[in-house]
Amino acid sequence: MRGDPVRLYNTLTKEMEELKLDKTVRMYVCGITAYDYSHIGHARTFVFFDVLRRYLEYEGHEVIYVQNFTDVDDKIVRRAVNEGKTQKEIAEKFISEFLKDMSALNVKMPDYMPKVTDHIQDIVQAVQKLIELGYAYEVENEHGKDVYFHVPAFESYGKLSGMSLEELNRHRIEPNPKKRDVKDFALWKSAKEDDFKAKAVFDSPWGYGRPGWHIECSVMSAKYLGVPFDIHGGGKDLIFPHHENERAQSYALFGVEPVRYWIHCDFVMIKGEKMSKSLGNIVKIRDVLNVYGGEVLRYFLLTAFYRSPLDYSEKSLERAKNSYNYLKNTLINLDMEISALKSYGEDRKDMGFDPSSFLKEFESAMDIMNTPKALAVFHSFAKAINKNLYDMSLKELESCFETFMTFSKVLGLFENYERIPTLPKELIELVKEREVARKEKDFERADKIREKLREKGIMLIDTPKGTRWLTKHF
Ligand SMILES: Nc1ncnc2c1ncn2[C@@H]1O[C@H](COP(=O)(O)OP(=O)(O)OP(=O)(O)O)[C@@H](O)[C@H]1O
Ligand SMILES: [Zn+2]
Repeated sequence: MRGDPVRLYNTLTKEMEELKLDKTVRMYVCGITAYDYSHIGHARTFVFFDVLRRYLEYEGHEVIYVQNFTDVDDKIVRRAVNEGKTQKEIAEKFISEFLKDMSALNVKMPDYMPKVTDHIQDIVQAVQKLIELGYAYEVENEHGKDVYFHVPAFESYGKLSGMSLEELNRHRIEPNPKKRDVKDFALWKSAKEDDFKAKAVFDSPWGYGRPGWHIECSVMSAKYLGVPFDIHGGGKDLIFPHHENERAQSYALFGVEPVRYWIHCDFVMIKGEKMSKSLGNIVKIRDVLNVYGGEVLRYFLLTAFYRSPLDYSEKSLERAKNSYNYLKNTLINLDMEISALKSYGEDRKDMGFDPSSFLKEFESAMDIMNTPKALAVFHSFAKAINKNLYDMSLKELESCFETFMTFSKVLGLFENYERIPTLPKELIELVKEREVARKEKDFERADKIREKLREKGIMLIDTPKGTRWLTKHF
């Protein structure tokens, strides 16, 4: 593996830890509940883990990345019933919208994106096993049977969230007098009228019903990654109860600490509050994409350290846009200079510019996933490129380009960048002819040549150092 190991804060041990990883890294990140368009809070979490994945790959690891879809749950059922649709119709629509958003944000597709409804049998078996092992029990009600996980049966419950027994007892999420302990949570819920209406019911040894939220992640992470696996991620709102419960279930099922590193990302905030559907203060990814495009939004999401909140405002997005554009213009200037030198068959002497010190600084920022620091290094690098653009040799310019693209690839920026082509001899002759025409103030001839090249998709740019060009897609 290349370079120093990544060091991240592990929510389980409450310490910064050096990640001890084999070549293959197994990573699971909790995905969306598919009942609405996703907002930029969701985007932050998924962009962050995408960058972590990319950096681990850059370091030479192979990452197996699993991200689930919660495609059956209370909120999905409620929306389906309100709209006279099925749970499947609602979930499928918002899954497909989510995938469009992720693609616009350059988020690489996870290797597996399992849905709950495709794993009902696996879930039923896990719930049965938890009952057999004495960690879970059935409760009869007027609809059939529910199954609960009995929290006091799992000794180290509370370790992940660091909550005391007293705090945990106050958090009674599902009040039910038939529960043996207030902390017990549902593994299987018997079907109610709305579930039938939304076709969100599945047959099981406990009658028709559907899984509770937490069990899906225990089951699907184990199925695709095995237990234990390396990294489990999500937004920090998932630490309790979701991840606490998931850890309890998985530990109970497999008898080992199921996850080595629990990594959590802080929130996107808006006017001092968490951006969240329930608070009604969301900004949809879609709406920002329409105005700024995916890469500017992605850039914005990387401007804060992942363990700090990120404040959303129009102003901060504008700032991100300007910084992003500075990098983009640098990339274009650099590439223009390379293609010009190559096309003219010119070169310059090495001036002694070496991007490796920037690369080192970038890596040391990324070793703790300090993306704002990495962006700052990227900017200093861009500034140095602009300063030395007309003095660097072709070899130096090309090595800058390579380093620029390395940073971009890790951060997931400039993904669709197309190189500026070198021009064939006959076009270079035309460019030179135009330069002569301009010198002789034959502007008509100069404009004709410009037009001729424009028809070929080549836009000429006059710089103090001579003519350069861009291709049409800019
Ligand atoms: N404001 C936010 N900032 C960062 N991450 C967030 C934010 N809101 C949600 N997430 C994360 O996005 C992922 C998907 O969340 P999920 O679909 O469960 O959200 P939700 O509960 O439906 O939405 P909301 O939190 O808006 O009510 C989770 O990992 C969650 O922690
Ligand atoms: Zn989960």
